[in-house]
Amino acid sequence: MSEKLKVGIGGLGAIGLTLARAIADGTLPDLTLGAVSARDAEKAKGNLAAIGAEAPIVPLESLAETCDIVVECAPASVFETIARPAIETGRIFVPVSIGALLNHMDLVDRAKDTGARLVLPTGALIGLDAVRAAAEGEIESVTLETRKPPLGLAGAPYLVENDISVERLNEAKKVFEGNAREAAKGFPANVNVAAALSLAGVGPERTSVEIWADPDVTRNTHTIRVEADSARFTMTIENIPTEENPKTGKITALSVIATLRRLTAPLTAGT
Ligand SMILES: NC(=O)C1=CN([C@@H]2O[C@H](COP(=O)(O)OP(=O)(O)OC[C@H]3O[C@@H](n4cnc5c(N)ncnc54)[C@H](OP(=O)(O)O)[C@@H]3O)[C@@H](O)[C@H]2O)C=CC1
Ligand SMILES: O=C([O-])CC(=O)C(=O)O
Repeated sequence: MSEKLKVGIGGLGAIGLTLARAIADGTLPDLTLGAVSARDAEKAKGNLAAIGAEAPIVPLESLAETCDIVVECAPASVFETIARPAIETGRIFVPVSIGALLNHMDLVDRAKDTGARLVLPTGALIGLDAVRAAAEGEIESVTLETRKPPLGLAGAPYLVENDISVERLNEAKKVFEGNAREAAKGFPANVNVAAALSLAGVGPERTSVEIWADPDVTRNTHTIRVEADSARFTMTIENIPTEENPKTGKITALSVIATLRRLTAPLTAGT
């Protein structure tokens, strides 16, 4: 049997801790936990013990030293600290703060030289297999409509800068319309899905995004609409929030687990 690949997890919150549990309990039998990072090392120690996992707790920038796969599950503000060493060391890098990746696309060029690979999970979104397939032909338009409970959007830089209130809404309010690059900048903790969609399809400038603060939804709801020369499709996902971080849908960690499984699986389904 070949040796298990070591996974380093940067950020042990809603996504990272679920992934650590899946590795520790044998859900991903070809992988082992190599190292983890968190802001609060004592809390991380307790969390690892609670899920029966053992791994050194190291600074974010050290994950790539010992791990074959580095998974970024931390706030966008520390994205580069995790990403750059992983790319420079030629690792497989799996980011979830994909909005932040849009500001560091030079990493993709570096990966060509170092042999690193950036593998982006579908995360909280849907249908990136179909978008990738359509992008092999001609795509005319890609649109993402995101609806979130108003409190999930409160404090986003775009709302603060433009003095847009999402308090006490009685009906849905469109708070943003623009492209994926502008959306990722204005809503760094909210629309990683827009960035992922753009990288699977026609890029951040050509991907249109609408964000709605909607008091009638309890789930983060994303609809993608694609017009291409091969197909027209519309898909919607309604995400159940995690208990740990209501901004993050439960399916996100499962998407990361599925992404890691396919790295070593003898059979994979989907594009
Ligand atoms: N691609 C997608 O579809 C989605 C992406 N996301 C993105 O994924 C990322 C993680 O989300 P989520 O798991 O919900 O976040 P959480 O807030 O639940 O967890 C973040 C983790 O990062 C750790 N952390 C924070 N700062 C540092 C630091 N300076 N050094 C080391 N660790 C640090 C925290 O440590 P501590 O516990 O000690 O505070 C915590 O463990 C976010 O950027 C989010 O926007 C979320 C949903 C969907
Ligand atoms: O896009 C994001 O960053 C998070 C999100 O909307 C979700 O989990 O549904």
